[in-house]
Amino acid sequence: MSSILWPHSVFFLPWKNKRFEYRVRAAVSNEARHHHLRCLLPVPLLRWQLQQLRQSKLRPDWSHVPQIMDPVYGGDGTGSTPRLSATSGSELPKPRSISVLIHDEANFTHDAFTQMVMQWGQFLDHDITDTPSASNASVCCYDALVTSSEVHSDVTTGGACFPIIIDEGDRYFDTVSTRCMVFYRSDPVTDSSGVRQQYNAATPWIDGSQIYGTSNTMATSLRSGSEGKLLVNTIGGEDFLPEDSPSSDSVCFVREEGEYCFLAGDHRVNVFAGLSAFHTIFVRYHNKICDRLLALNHDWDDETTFQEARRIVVAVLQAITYKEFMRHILGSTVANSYDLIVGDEDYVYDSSVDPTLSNVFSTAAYRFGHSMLSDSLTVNGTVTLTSDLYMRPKYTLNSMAAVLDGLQDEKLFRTDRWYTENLTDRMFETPEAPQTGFDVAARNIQRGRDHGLPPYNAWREHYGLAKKANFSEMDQGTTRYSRLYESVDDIDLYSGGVSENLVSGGKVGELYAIILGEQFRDLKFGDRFWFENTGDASSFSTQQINQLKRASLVRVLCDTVTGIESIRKNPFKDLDDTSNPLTDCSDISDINIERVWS
Ligand code: HEM
Repeated sequence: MSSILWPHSVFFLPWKNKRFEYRVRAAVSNEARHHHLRCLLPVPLLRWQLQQLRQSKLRPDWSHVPQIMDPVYGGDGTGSTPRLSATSGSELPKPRSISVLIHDEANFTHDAFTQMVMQWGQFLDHDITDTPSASNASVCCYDALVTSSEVHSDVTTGGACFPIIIDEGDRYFDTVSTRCMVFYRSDPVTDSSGVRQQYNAATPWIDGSQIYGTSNTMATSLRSGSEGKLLVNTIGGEDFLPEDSPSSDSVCFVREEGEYCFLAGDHRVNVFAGLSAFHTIFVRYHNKICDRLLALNHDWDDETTFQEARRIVVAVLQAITYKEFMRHILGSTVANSYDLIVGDEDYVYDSSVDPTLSNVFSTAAYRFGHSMLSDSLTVNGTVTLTSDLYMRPKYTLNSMAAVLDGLQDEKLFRTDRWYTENLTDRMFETPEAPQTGFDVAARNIQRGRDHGLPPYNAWREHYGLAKKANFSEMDQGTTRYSRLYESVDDIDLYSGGVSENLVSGGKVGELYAIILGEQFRDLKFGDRFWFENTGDASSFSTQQINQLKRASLVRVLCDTVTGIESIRKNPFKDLDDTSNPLTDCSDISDINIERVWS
């Protein structure tokens, strides 16, 4: 019989048992805080200690995610009240109204690119960002919020509830009971001036935390304890992610015999079939690397093999991100201007660089990826709506190769103001509870107000870009903004940012290109464990670095997906007989572990 897993510790069904909410693990946060204190270890550190430290994912500054511009909150400005008002003092338009009017459905594509770009983007996101929500004690949605325009008492008192109210006559959420979307503010920390800030529960570096977890406890629970390998569940001779404990905070919809929620280093592993598939291939990849290392080094114990395989996998993640993904999202010109492309130049680690993620990066700019998500994937010849691919492990368990094929065959949706309704009406909706899903565009706008992000024009000015003088200067025909906002200076950053025309060869506009470029530069040059860094106790040898630079997503797919014989050379790009032909896996270059790891 079909069932839905609703672990109470994770999902609230706070209002008529209908809506749920992402919850985040306080336990991880506490453990990470603890590790932060423990990082005051005597120096010098041994190589294994360095590895342990990296394993524990210490943040350089746990206190809060830096705000590049000071937050702009309502009320007394300390953040108890989110940003609610326009410059004139009147109420800002409702995020759902902005979503419906500006981020309506239209399917433009980046013809040369595939959904693999979107999927790598989300997989990477879960390595570097995880902003916890505040826990909630009160009911967030009740009818009077909709029928009498009451305001939830939490909204002005710093409480968790900041519900998204939906106008009467909405195109989809059309009953009183569906016109309030539960939204919890991010878990606050207060800075030294008494102002509300937010924090990142993941470590910012590209260090595979979505695969290995953000704490030693988590990492241990994911390990098999033998040969350095990660736990897998072997079904019909194939390895899949292990099952999560029902008491944990991950969630998925289980409807078929044999379907179960996955356990991975990141609790969001189940949200999308393509994402679960990526988690699975990287666990398989780690275990394959263990086999290859052990074949050369018979005396290595579990710990040594695990740490070395993990180092290689993290290096592969970094190499793919900076050799392949970065130029696709920023275009070669912008990517080169921030020194983001992994190439022949020498890498120099800069200890003065703070790699902590900025608030504006995770709360707005890097969410550009939502706009690239398509409305469907073809899985085993069947066009499957994106809304059916949320939270359904069965696609990975039964058809992982087909899901990955779907990601390669489906064109990338263009980053622009248009969103598929699979994202704005039906994200995480279940057949059992229609009209109770997420509108992720509205949530991104509401999240920006929760964090007090200054509006779009203020950011343009901050980065030296010309402010939009009036609504007619907004890109993509978005004079529509004038129907909602009183002034162009009030436009929310998230919305304005995704509505910009794209930089040459990239998937973001000029404002987001700067925010992403700066952040990815800091993630690279502020990482002491960056795979190209030399001269440190934990560094790879030059020969090893040269091998690691040969890593590619296509090689990982060849090594981990059962039955692949030929594959397009660059899975991020469309099939092209001349520039991106189908190629035999045996012709795809590999890291020569055998030559340089013995
Ligand atoms: C199937 C695909 C995806 C789903 C279902 C999804 C869903 C979500 C949801 C529900 C949130 C929380 C919104 C909130 O309440 O604030 C979120 C946050 C976020 N998403 Fe996505 N997303 C997807 C793909 C992507 C992609 C492709 C990217 C970037 C390339 C991305 C970047 C982000 C970022 C940066 C955040 C904020 C994370 C944090 O700070 O915790 N997402 N996403």
